[in-house]
Amino acid sequence: MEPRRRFTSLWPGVALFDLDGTLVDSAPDLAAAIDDMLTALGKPPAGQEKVRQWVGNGAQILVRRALTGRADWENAEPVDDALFRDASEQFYQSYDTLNGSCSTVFDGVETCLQRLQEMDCRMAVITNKPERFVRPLLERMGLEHWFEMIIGGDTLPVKKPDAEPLLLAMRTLGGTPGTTVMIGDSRADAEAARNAGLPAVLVRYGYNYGPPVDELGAEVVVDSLAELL
Ligand SMILES: O=C(O)COP(=O)(O)O
Ligand SMILES: [Mg+2]
Repeated sequence: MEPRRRFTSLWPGVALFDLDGTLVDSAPDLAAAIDDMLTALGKPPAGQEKVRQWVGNGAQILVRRALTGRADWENAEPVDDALFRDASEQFYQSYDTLNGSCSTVFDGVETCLQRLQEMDCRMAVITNKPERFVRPLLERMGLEHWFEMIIGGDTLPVKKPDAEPLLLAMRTLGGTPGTTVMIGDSRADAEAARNAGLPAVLVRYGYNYGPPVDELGAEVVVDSLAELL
């Protein structure tokens, strides 16, 4: 395997952060909302462990994964459109209420954000979470003040792993591919960074529905964002 670049060579002018599984452990609330939805539809609850494997591609795919019981929902029996609509509505309603109530900020996050800000790094959140849930969650976690820009999964016509949300935030915050880094937890983040021509830092503690994070080709993989310092 190629030696990883030293992170010191990556000290960024712009840092783009994934939200779920990177900054915030939001799985307890997502799982509770998914289980509310499944129960309302007369199905057995999925539980937090499964939901952790299903987060990262946005709410619609999370609902499809829950309805099929599979991360690879594309290979399951197609879900009926009316059922999908009802399930989505139920999930959005429950998550609107639950969002942030049992979520926590991962260890090392505040230290990292503080240090980056001291270095005049400009920061954005680039998440696949629907935009309406993003600011309330950041506010409930006391994190909103760090970020100059938020892009949710439905802010643009495309979301991660597409490069566009990353490139838009990079340009808006005055970064270039040489001064910008993407920090995330999943294959969507690694692929989005690659598609945007940016280096990726991945955390091992997040939600990863794909191959192990160490195998996703990121420049740096860490157990805590505090390690980046
Ligand atoms: O899938 C989601 O809703 C959250 O995704 P994120 O990991 O991009 O924040
Ligand atoms: Mg994530």
